[in-house]
Order: sequence, then C-alpha cells, then structure tokens
Amino acid sequence: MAKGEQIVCSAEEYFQERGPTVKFSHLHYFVQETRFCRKIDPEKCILKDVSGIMRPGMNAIMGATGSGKTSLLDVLAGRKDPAGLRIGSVLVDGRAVTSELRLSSAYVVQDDILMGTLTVKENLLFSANLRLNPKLYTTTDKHSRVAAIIQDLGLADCANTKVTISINEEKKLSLLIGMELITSPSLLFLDEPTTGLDSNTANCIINLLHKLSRRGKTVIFSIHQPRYSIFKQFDHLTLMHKGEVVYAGAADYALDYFTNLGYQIDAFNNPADFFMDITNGEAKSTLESSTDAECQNELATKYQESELCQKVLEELNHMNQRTDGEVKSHDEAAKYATSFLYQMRVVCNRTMLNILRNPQTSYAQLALNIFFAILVGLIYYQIPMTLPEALQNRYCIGAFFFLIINMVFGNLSAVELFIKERAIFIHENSSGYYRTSVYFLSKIFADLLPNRIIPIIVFSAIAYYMMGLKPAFEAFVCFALTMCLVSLAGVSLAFLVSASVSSFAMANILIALPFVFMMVFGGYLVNLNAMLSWLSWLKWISIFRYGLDATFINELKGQLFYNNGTILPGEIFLKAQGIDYSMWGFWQNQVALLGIITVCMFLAYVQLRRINRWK
Ligand SMILES: Nc1ncnc2c1ncn2[C@@H]1O[C@H](COP(=O)(O)OP(=O)(O)OP(=O)(O)O)[C@@H](O)[C@H]1O
Repeated sequence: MAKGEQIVCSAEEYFQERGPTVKFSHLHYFVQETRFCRKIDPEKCILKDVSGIMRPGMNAIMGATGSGKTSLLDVLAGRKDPAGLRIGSVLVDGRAVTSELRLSSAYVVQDDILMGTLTVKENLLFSANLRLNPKLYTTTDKHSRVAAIIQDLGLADCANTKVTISINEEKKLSLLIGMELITSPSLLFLDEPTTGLDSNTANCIINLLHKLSRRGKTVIFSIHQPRYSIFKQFDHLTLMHKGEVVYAGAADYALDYFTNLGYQIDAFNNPADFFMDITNGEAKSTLESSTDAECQNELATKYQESELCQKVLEELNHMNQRTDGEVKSHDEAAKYATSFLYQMRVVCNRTMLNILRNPQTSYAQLALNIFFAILVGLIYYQIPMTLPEALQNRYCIGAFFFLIINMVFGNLSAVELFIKERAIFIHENSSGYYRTSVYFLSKIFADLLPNRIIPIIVFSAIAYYMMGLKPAFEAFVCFALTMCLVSLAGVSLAFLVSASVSSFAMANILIALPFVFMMVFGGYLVNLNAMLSWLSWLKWISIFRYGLDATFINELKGQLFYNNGTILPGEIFLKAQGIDYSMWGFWQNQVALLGIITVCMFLAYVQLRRINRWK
C-alpha cells in the first residue's frame, strides 16, 4: 500500500476485516513454582486436555477463581511461556502463533500500563507512532486514526485530559482497548475486562466489545461471573473447572446442555450464576446419585463424551495439524514497525514530556545537591593552608570523604528508574512498541542529564569555591569531572539493581550493601587485619577509593603547606598515603570509574533484556 493511501475518516472503515478462527487442541500446560531459581514444588498441570474452536464474535472463557481461564487466554494469545505447553497446539486461521501473529493481535490487561502524565490523545498517538509503519502511514493518517478511535470509544470529552487526572475506570479501559485498536487488529484478547468495575461500567465495556465483534472481530476474553445483561451478549462460552473444559459451545445452548444433564435452573436465576453453581457443586443434578465432588469431576468427562465435544474434536482432526516442534521453531524474534532511530525519537520525546510534566524528582535532586553543597561549604569553609589543620581529618580528608559519600548516596533515588515503569515496559516491549535498547537509552539520557549531571555541576561549583580549594580553573574542572564520574558510577550500580529486581524494598537492600562494603573496605576507613584481609580485593572495585584518590591528587599536587616556618609540598602527604600522583596516577582513577560505569550499565541492559515477558 502506498504512503497516504490509508487515510481513515471513520472507525468503521478499518474495523471491517473479518477476524480469524482460533483452534486449539489437547492443550496440556504445566507450571512449576520456583524460588531463588530453585524449583520448590512438583510440576502442576493447570490446563488438562483443553480443546476448542473460537470464531469471530464474542468468545467468553468463564470459570471460578483458579479454574485456569486466564492461563487458557494467555496460551491462546501466545503470552504464556511456551516451555509449559507440553502437548497441544494453537492455530490461528491454520497458522501457528508466531511473534508476528502475536503482535498483530490485541492483548488488553487491566494492569497499570498507561503513562499517567500523558493525555488520552497523546497515549493513543504514542501507540500509533510506534506501531504503524511510517512508510505506509503519514502523520495525518495517524492523527485521523486516533481521532476515529477517540470518537468510536466515546473518549472525546476526555481526549485532552491527563490519564492520572479524573478519568474514570471505564474510560481508562476504553483507552487501553483503543491503544490496541490502533493497529486495527482482527483478534482481541482481554483478561477479565470487567473485574473491579461497577456493573454499569462493566456493561459499557461489554457493549463496546460486542460492537467490535459485530464488525467481524474475534473477541476472546476471560470473565468471572457476569450479570445476565452481559452474559446474553456472548456468542460462544467455554466453561472451565480446575483446568478442564466442562462446556464449550454456543452460549445460548449451554442452559439446554446442563438441563439435559439433569440440572434445573431456578426461575429468574442468571444462567451465568447457575453454571458457576454447577461447577462449584452447589447445584445438584437430578440424574446423579454420586457425591458433589464426583459430580464436579464428572462434568469434564461428561463434556468429553458429549456429541458437542466429539464434533469439535472431529473438526480439529480435519485441520492441518502441525507438531509442537514446528510451532515453536516458527517463533522468531519480534519485528518492529519502526526503525531504531524513529523509536528513539518517539520514546525520548515521551520520557522528556514525562519529566517536564512531573519535575518534582529533578527539583528535589537539585535542591538536595545545593543544600549539601552549602552544608559542606559551611563546615569546611575556606580550608587553611597551614599544617596540621590543612591535612588532618577535620579538613581535607574529612571534607573529601563527605563529598564522595554525598555523591554516591545522594543518587539512591536512581533505583526506582526501571522498577516504577516495569509493567509499562514489559507490556509495551512485548507488544512490539519499541526495542529494549531504545527504552534503556531513552531512560538513561533522560535521567542522567537533568537528575544527575546538572545538579552535580551546581554542587561542585558551590562546594569547591566555598571550601576555598585550589584556585586554578582546570583544577575545578577536574574536581567536577571526578564528582560526576563518582556519581555516575553510583547511579549505574543503582540502575543495575533497578533492572534486576521488581520491588523497591529488595532494591534498597541490594544497593545499600555494595555501597557500604565499598566505603568500609575502600582503604581509607579500615585497615584490614589478617581476619578480613581476604576482603582487601574490594578496594579495586571501590568507587570511594577511586573518587578519593583522584580528589586528593587534584587538590594536593603542586600545593604548598606551611608549618611553623617550614614549607611542605602536598606530594609528601600523597606519598605517605601510597597514592600515585603522576599524570597517569590521576587519570587511572577516572578510567577505573568509567570502567565501573560501563560494566554496570551494560549489565543493567542485559538484565532488562532478561526480564521475563511471559505470563
Ligand atoms: N506462572 C504460574 N506459576 C505458578 N502457578 C500458576 C502460574 N500461572 C497460573 N498458575 C496457577 O494455575 C491456576 C490457574 O490460574 P489462572 O490464573 O489461569 O486462573 P483463573 O481462573 O484466571 O483465576 P483468577 O480468576 O483468580 O485469575 C492457579 O492455581 C494459579 O495459581
């Protein structure tokens, strides 16, 4: 299709495509609980021999909590770890579920995956910019598509409202659906779209899905216990119990099916509630004499023996089945609709917008640095050049230690960087919005400049001149550079922790530990005795040691100190401390800090790539 050809004026035009038929046969899905990478429980089968066919229309997967409805939905959507699918296959219009197919379908969850600082329209445009190929769609096309979706989903009145501000749950869910509709998918998966909504809102959402299904889309969703007005809109019902199917067929035939099994619905009872009562063992069959538990277990067997199930299995047997191996081997890496540079532009734009609209962290970081700079400046105001004051603990050593501690610990806030937006990143990355490297680089650039480098330069200028350190301008530049590198080394370690864990509590523990070890065993605080000499290697990776050595050399080299009429060069102190004060002696500290930054940043990126995207 040529660029510009896809100008869309109405949502109807791109909702016409008929949705695919999803066929799945003999699915056996296993999970195993692991803790700290160790398998703690034996394998558990959460889907047992599940087969079915879902066609364009409203396909509901219903069942009690823990019955396996979300697992079935995730397996069908290709979002569940394929390693757990031991037997069985899923075919969408006869094709295996590959990354390409996964990205062309919509997957809507109610998680917190919207960027709250952006407006409804900006969120939709973000999705359009990254998921529509710029070679096929012009900016005008994307805007018209966004406008059509806003109109169609009833979001016009809040289009320019920020998501965090006063948009209700219905609008939020409509927006989540809208972000997926941008690519005009013909297959939609929704995990419990009505959970947590009041009945009116739930009705509105189901009406919306019904409207989409009537335009030919295949809508597949899990649902817990819908009210009748919702239930009557289902075309196909799959009823789950303990990982097995107890009914799969037309929703309006389900009542007859269970009546034939001897279950009698009370007058005015909601069929959906009635089916749940049957699976829970609360409704009794008039044909059975066995116990409740036996009745419940027999439901799956009865369904498998039913004519309904046999028909489905027959149809599934006719289709061109592929082996599991073939299905998995087709699962290639995801292809993105846009180039690396284009993604960088769009994602950096959003990150900067997010910072500008939510500048508290940057202001707080700057204020903290100014406060500590003035504090350290006042404590060590104009350090004298006379001995012993100039070099004793009270002055030089104490002052520099204070500065370095402030640089390292002042950046603890960096641990929140990847944790805060983890759910958004996982969703967007696995939905093909952008590459992991794009997200990583955009976060790094957007965080480092406003939150780290600028506040540190301000800090260095205030502290340096208040303390009356070496007056040469190059010395100030070297001092500021050292402070920046020390700070960035601390930040990169915080990024590594942030990309490795998902909870703030864990991150705080993990970041405090290496900082304290580096500080204590950096060589200045503790003289390691024989007992702890095996920890002496820590000084080679101590940010504190490299920072302090560099600051001492920068300040003391070439300075003269006075003591009762005698003049002492600063080099004597450096020699006494065993510090190499040659040119390379100074720069080797910067190189070591750069090395720590590079290694930690690289590992943080690797950790981000390793985050488990599977459900
Ligand atoms: N990745 C997993 N690891 C361990 N157990 C899992 C995993 N996924 C699902 N389970 C287990 O499988 C069973 C079915 O879970 P599933 O989420 O599919 O049920 P559900 O019917 O959707 O329930 P709910 O309504 O609570 O979401 C549960 O017992 C759940 O604990």
